[in-house]
Amino acid sequence: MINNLQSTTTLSNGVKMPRFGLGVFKVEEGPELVNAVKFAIKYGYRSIDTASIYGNEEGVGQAIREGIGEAGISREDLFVTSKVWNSDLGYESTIEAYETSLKKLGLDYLDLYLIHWPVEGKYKEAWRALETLYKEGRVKAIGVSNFHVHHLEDLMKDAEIKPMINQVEYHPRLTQKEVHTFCQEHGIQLEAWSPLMQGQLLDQPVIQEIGQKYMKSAAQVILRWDLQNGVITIPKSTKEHRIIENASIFDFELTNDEMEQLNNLNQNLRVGPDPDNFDF
Ligand SMILES: NC(=O)C1=CN([C@@H]2O[C@H](COP(=O)(O)OP(=O)(O)OC[C@H]3O[C@@H](n4cnc5c(N)ncnc54)[C@H](OP(=O)(O)O)[C@@H]3O)[C@@H](O)[C@H]2O)C=CC1
Repeated sequence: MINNLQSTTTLSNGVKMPRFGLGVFKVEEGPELVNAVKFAIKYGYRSIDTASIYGNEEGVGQAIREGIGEAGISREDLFVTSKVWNSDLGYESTIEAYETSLKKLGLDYLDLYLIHWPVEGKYKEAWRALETLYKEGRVKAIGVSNFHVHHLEDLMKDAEIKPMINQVEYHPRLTQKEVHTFCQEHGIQLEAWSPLMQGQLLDQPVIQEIGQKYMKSAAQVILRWDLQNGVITIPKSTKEHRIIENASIFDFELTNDEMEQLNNLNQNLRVGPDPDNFDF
């Protein structure tokens, strides 16, 4: 049942991951970051998505420590994700990157560690490192990000363990049908980044009209659509009122017809780079 903010989905290895969380891309270290993560925890979010390249793991860690203290919950109640950056892909270097992320976050394990981008010639060694970390029990789940079907197929040819997650750009303008279907067939959970298309979809008339019926904002309609499509979603906001708004999506249900209308907005349009064509 997707009936509350703490609803989880069970990954292929049995780990439960919240279907909804907070993203913190482009939020620099400082009070705005710490407050955003703390608001989120206070209002019931249980999943936080960061990455070493965001340069904010220390603040996220501080906010987690303070936030769980104030909310009276424990570390185990939270699901924390980070990602290994491109320049650290390699066996030893990925293990070192994991240790550095842990140190910065002040945590002794992550719930999920992802390969951030499928850098050709490098992601397989990095995957071996993630497998080691997983087998040693140092991380609860491992996965990838920005992997097309051909990247997944290539990785899985040599992998001992299948990725549990693929985190990709996903919103009504980019419904990722091919990779979504592939992931469903292989038990890989899809997770949406930039679910709100970084704010660019909020004036879209079809989305707004659906929202009016339920007295919901365009952002809430999109995030509900993610959940009903079985996709984990991690919208970013640093504003307290939007952190609350984005999570207030568990009291309405889109009809099949509305889901279809939203699916039909797809234009294969990206706000981020295509994983087949990036140079960082
Ligand atoms: N794996 C990867 O390669 C990537 C992963 N990600 C992850 O996905 C997360 C989400 O993606 P992100 O790119 O941040 O973009 P989102 O699609 O989540 O959009 C965030 C933007 O929308 C605004 N916003 C949020 N909620 C509302 C609302 N209810 N009404 C109006 N505006 C709103 C925010 O502004 P404000 O803060 O002012 O509210 C911000 O400008 C990231 O933070 C990151 O964790 C993102 C990119 C790449």
